[in-house]
Amino acid sequence: MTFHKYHGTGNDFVIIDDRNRQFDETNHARIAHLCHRRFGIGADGLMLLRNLAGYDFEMVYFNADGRPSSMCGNGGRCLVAFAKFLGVIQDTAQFLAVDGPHEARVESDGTVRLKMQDVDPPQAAGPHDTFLNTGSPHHIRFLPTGLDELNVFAEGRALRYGEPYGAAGANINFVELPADPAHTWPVRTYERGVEDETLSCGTGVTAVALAASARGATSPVRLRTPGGQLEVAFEQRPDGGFENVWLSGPAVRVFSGEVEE
Ligand SMILES: N[C@@H](CCC[C@H](N)C(=O)O)C(=O)O
Repeated sequence: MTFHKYHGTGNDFVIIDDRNRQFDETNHARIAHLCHRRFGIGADGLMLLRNLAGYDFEMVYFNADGRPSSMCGNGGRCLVAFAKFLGVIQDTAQFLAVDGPHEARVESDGTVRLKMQDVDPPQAAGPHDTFLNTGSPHHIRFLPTGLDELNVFAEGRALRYGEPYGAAGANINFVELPADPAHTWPVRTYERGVEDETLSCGTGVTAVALAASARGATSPVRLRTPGGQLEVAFEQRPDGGFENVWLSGPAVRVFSGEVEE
């Protein structure tokens, strides 16, 4: 089976061209094996690109644990770059993901801009904490300082399994408040389904940018993850929710190869 390896600011994915629908999406153990960093190809998630009437393609996403999950922003951007690599699209795309239809654009410098679903108003989740669903559930903790030294694995894991999230869990984002809200916002994320810190999370930085608007950030918000820079543009609705939300950044093809069927 031919596979393709992509990353979006270090959030990495195995991608399969499944237009002929031969991939067994019910074999979660195999998907986890393909994502395993020692026994497999290694990735934070696996995606299938499938044909779908009325759209350029369908995005089918699995976390590294092999299970299907909610929306992946960096994954969506990488799948758009892959669709262009295949010749399925030129510079624009309309595709369906688990959270609904998305549009996207590939800029001349390779930046992929992905339109996200409208987002409900943020919910307070603690004195310095906010919750938003940007296609995936995200808990956000704002820190005055100390992001570089933080044990994101331990702190993220405790919050991910704690109340109110329970077994379903949430992704946990830690953000250091910049000296000026117009500056870049540094973010580190613990991802459920990977069960570890990843180098970047697209729906995570989207949630952070929207939550940061209550702390003075204005669109477009620049965010720095351990794997690189992303940008989020948005408009706030009168009810406190958000529309016209666009996630932008690089999406890079790393290599392609063959694995045992
Ligand atoms: N890395 C993703 C988020 C993927 C889904 C997440 N792990 C979950 O299960 O909620 C992104 O870039 O958005």
